[in-house]
Formats: sequence, C-alpha cells, structure tokens
Amino acid sequence: MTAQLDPRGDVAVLVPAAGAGVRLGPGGPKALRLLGGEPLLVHAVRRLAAATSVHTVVVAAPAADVIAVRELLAPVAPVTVVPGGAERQASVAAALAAVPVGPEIVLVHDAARALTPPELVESVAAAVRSGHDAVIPVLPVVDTVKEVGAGERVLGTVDRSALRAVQTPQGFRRSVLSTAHAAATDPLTDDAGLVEKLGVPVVCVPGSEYALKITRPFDLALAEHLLTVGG
Ligand SMILES: Nc1ccn([C@@H]2O[C@H](COP(=O)(O)OP(=O)(O)OP(=O)(O)O)[C@@H](O)[C@H]2O)c(=O)n1
Ligand SMILES: C[C@](O)(CO)[C@H](O)COP(=O)(O)O
Repeated sequence: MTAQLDPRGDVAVLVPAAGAGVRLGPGGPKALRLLGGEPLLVHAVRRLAAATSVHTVVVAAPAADVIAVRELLAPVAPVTVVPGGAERQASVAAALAAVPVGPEIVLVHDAARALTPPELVESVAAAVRSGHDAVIPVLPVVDTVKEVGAGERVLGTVDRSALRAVQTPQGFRRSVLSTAHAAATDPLTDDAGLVEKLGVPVVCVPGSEYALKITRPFDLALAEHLLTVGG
C-alpha cells in the first residue's frame, strides 16, 4: 500500500536519496548525514510534507537502508520508501513506478536540497497546474564563466546572461515525466534534460538560495549556518 499525505493534494514528490555522497566525503550515504542533528532526508521530507498540495512522497533510499529509512521517516510523514538505483536517474525511475493512481503532477526533488522551502514546492507545482508540462526552479549565474581547454587554457568567456543554475524540485505533468523516463537511454543529471530530449518545452521559475544542493563539505557548513538563522 502507498502512504498518503493530503488526499486532496494533486502532487506526488519523488525524492532520490540513494546517492553515496562521494563529494561530501566519508560518513555514509549523504541523505543520512546529519544537519543540525537530523539526517538531510528528514529535513527534506519535513519541508515537502508542509506543502499543502503534496498528496504522496516516494523516497528512493540506498538499497541496504530501505527498512531503516522507513523507520526514520515514520514519525516525520507518511511516505513510501523504495530501493534506489546505481544512478540518480534509476532512483527517480524506481520512485516514479511506485506513485499510486491519482496525482497528475509529479515533482522530483533531491534529498540533498534539504532546506528547500515548502513555498518553492508550491510555486513549481502551481506552474505545472497552470498548464506547463515541465517546470524548473533556477537562479542566475553570478560568476563570470570561462570555457577552458587543454592545459587549463581559456578558450573564451561565456555569455552568462543566457545561463541559469538549475535546482529541484523539478515539476512535470505525470504523463510527460513517465514518457521521458521510458524513452531515456543514457543517464542525464536531471529529469528536465530527459523531457528536453522529447522536444517538450521546459519553463523556468525563480529558485531559492535555501534550495542549495549539499554537495561538498562547505555546502554542509553553509546549511548548518542557514538552519541556525532560521532556514
Ligand atoms: N544513485 C543515486 C545517485 C544520487 N541520488 C540522489 O540524487 C540527489 C542528487 O545527487 P547528488 O547530490 O549528486 O548526490 P550523490 O550522488 O550522493 O553525490 P556524489 O556524486 O558526491 O556521490 C541526491 O539526493 C542523491 O541521494 C540517488 O537517489 N541515487
Ligand atoms: C538535479 C540537479 O540537482 C539539478 O541541479 C542536479 O543536476 C543533480 O546533479 P548530480 O550531482 O549529478 O546528482
């Protein structure tokens, strides 16, 4: 049976959480690493459950930790936990397969973006509800960007006005995400990339600084700080 949050909600959220966290360094699967004394995954799921449109949350956990993750999340929110795959894309596909009949909007959200505010979840879902098939939250690129070749030699300066840094949750009409995953060949780093390959338009909405991806030790330190100042 699939666990359910608000039966009136129209949104299912898939939470890929099966990554190793190699760039964060030793200490176990990243989603289970502690931030303010609680696993990143707990922070992420608590904020998803606070978004009133959310009907269902499906977490893709490291295969060896599925039972432990079920127990960990039971007091946080009613969620379904499935084993993830070797690549993020496989983890998302496994979670997508566990979404029950009902929600027609599906969001994909990294456990590693543990401090993402519920308001961002709602704004992405609202953009899909308003008629867009695929929606991504983005931030402007603030650094000058160079293209670099062999020997670290600069080849040129990229026009950053046309660039965006992409976050999650990424939102999709359910049928579009299902078709994109069914058609996927090589793994891509995000789900919008699969949808782009179908030729379906992907639309940007403003992201949030709090939705940073905790990737390296500095990000975890920054997230600890944000948490103490009210993130
Ligand atoms: N096989 C994988 C790989 C990644 N993820 C998830 O995808 C999200 C984004 O990935 P990233 O932050 O890059 O996490 P890791 O793959 O764990 O990081 P690294 O590449 O440093 O090992 C994370 O919530 C991660 O748990 C997943 O579910 N299954
Ligand atoms: C989906 C994502 O978080 C968007 O920024 C990102 O592409 C995941 O990247 P990863 O490091 O390859 O998991």
